[in-house]
Amino acid sequence: MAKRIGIYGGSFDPVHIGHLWIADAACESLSLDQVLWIPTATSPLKPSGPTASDEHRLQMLRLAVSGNPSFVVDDREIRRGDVSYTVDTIAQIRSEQPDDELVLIIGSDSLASFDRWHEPERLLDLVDLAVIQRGGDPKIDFGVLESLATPEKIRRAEQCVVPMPVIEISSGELRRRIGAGQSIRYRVPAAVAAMISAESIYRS
Ligand SMILES: Nc1ncnc2c1ncn2[C@@H]1O[C@H](COP(=O)(O)OP(=O)(O)OP(=O)(O)O)[C@@H](O)[C@H]1O
Ligand SMILES: O=C(O)c1ccc[n+]([C@@H]2O[C@H](COP(=O)([O-])O)[C@@H](O)[C@H]2O)c1
Repeated sequence: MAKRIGIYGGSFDPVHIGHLWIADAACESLSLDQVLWIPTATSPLKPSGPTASDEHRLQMLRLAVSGNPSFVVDDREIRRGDVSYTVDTIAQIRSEQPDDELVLIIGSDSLASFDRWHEPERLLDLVDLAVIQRGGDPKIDFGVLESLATPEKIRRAEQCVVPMPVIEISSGELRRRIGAGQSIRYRVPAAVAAMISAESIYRS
């Protein structure tokens, strides 16, 4: 039977509870059967690349999602290496799972830069968008899609907004805290915090 699959990409450097909350909220509000978590090799708009190694980011992600059968880690971008263009990833998944519905989960900040993504028109032909609306942020502006997608596609995206509270947490802030010797307890799953400490990730 056809499944409804959410696709959630990011550097996850490291994965934090904001990411987990977003994926859980998307699962619930979009009635997803599964969320595929896809860590980037190098995110196209963050060319300096991640801080932790690919292997560490993958392991942290696997620890974070373990125990949730709806969350699946997909390491294809890391295996592919180089710059991780979402259109390449989605085209691959689409050809492997032609009958499934694919929904790409992105933050409203990512939507704002969507016209700078690689082949955005082709990407929007292959996938529906679900945008995270953070409480307190201005209403999402879908205007950036007007020259890239059909009115029907934009209408579908407008119907797939995932409302979220503001979660003042980012991977960058966590890296800074670790570097400064501060605690990251309660901001990442306990198993992830234990791994960061045991392997001295983000210390130098
Ligand atoms: N606290 C948050 N609230 C809403 N969206 C978030 C939050 N943290 C991350 N995201 C979204 O999750 C996706 C993946 O994020 P990413 O792994 O790049 O993490 P990040 O915490 O934003 O990283 P960094 O601080 O290193 O830039 C992006 O679309 C980003 O907008
Ligand atoms: O394909 C692109 O051109 C593109 C441009 C910017 C971001 N993305 C994807 O969006 C996700 C979040 O990106 P970022 O920059 O917030 O880590 C991640 O999966 C990136 O590969 C993709």
